[in-house]
Amino acid sequence: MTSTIRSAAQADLPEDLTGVIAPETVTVEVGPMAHGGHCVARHEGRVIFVRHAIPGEIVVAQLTETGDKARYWRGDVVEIIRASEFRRSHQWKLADSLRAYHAGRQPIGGAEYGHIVLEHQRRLKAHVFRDTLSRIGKQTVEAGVSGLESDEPTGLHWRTRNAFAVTSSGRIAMHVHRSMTTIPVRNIPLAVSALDDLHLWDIDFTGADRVEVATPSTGDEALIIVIPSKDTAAQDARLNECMKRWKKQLSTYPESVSAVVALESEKLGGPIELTRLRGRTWVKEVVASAKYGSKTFRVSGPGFWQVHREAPATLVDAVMAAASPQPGEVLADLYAGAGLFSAFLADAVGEDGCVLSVEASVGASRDARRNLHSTPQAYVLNGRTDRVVGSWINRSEAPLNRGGLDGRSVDTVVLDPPRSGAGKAAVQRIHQLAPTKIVYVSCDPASFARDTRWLGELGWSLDSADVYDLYPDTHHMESVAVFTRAE
Ligand SMILES: C[S@@+](CC[C@H](N)C(=O)[O-])C[C@H]1O[C@@H](n2cnc3c(N)ncnc32)[C@H](O)[C@@H]1O
Repeated sequence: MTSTIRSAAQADLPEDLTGVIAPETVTVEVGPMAHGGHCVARHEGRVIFVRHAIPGEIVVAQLTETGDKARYWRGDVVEIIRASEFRRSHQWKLADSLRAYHAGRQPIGGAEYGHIVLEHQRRLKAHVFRDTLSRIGKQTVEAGVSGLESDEPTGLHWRTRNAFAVTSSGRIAMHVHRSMTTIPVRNIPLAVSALDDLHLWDIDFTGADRVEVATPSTGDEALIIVIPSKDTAAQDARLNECMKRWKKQLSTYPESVSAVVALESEKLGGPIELTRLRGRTWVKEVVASAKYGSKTFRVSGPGFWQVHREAPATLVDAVMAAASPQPGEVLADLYAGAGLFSAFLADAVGEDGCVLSVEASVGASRDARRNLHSTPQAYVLNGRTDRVVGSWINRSEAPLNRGGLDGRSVDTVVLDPPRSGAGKAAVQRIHQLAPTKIVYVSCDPASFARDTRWLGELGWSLDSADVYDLYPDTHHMESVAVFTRAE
């Protein structure tokens, strides 16, 4: 493994780079891809996490985080000495480390695989998934990664949900990786084209902390969600003045574009107050599964929805195949959001069965009640998973609307927690519920591996895990795994 250290000047970087970023570079041969989107390299016995590289390459990396006491250093590739055969020109100029550093700035985060051909991105994701699961989860699985045909070959134009920081001059921006530095953006190649059509970079969002945009896969509407900064939110007069300005600027959009101001509650699941600037406070999403039919969902404000335009149907198909729900069964859909999986599961269990749809967010639970209105066998329970499941265990004979199970037992648990995973308390509760099968949907291999280890310690074995590339050009991935109780 090669490894030398030199200054920015030696690396032929522009003069003005000195002082903007740490002046030192290292030349290293990079090793395997790790969870988080960086390759692991070593320099004089120290581990350096190098972003924008491909395993096997020799690169010059600009050090971005160093320190004698730091466990790891971090760096971005600024020059390629020996390129991988899987390298291509980066799909997004602002996220391209090579072009960014040569222009005297750092790349924005969020498309750290954009320089790798799609097929190899998937090989790397399969490696990361298997490696993380074996190191943290103590499990060996044969997981490959399947991608969507419509993403070939670029991996662009799939995001229906996008979030932006706001610069001090009010322009939409994205953050540099692990930094508060913001870089204004003008077009977003990962997003569906409806986002660029809005030309949001022309709007002055001064007074806002974040702007989120939902551009549903149907392509015929959009919802702009403006989140005021804490300062703005704390002063009524300032908030009113900002809302007036935002409303005026947004008034030129076609009627199909809605906009709201969202005031966040401090606590998880606390209500988010939505004030309408124009149009509706929600969008319509249509999920069409070739096998399980088509359903329409309402998703309010910043409520969770799978971000890839084809993710909802892909995951519904995967969850239905994994859970294999039968008429009359009782299923728990934990971390259920607006009821995506619950709706399809409810059709399958029929009126003699029951789906318990558990979600912590008040707004998402409200949407789920509307979305599941036509399937009375689906019950929406608003609360934290560990508490709701704990109540089922302690008061199993109580009626469903009083926190019990009406004397029934749960056949299958489906869970789809946020990136942080389910955690020990929820895993223990799910185990105590004693279902015959657990279907675990995850967007983070590390928290999934940790929960897998705990499930393993409680006697559950991992039967299968399928990985889906629903976030091309980024390091993220989605997995659907099935656990059954070991004999
Ligand atoms: C990854 S999303 C999955 C939503 C849904 N399955 C879907 O595919 O649309 C995770 C959901 O869990 C909710 N959530 C977060 N922490 C929770 C908790 N402790 N208990 C229940 N729900 C929680 C979030 O509000 C979010 O809606």
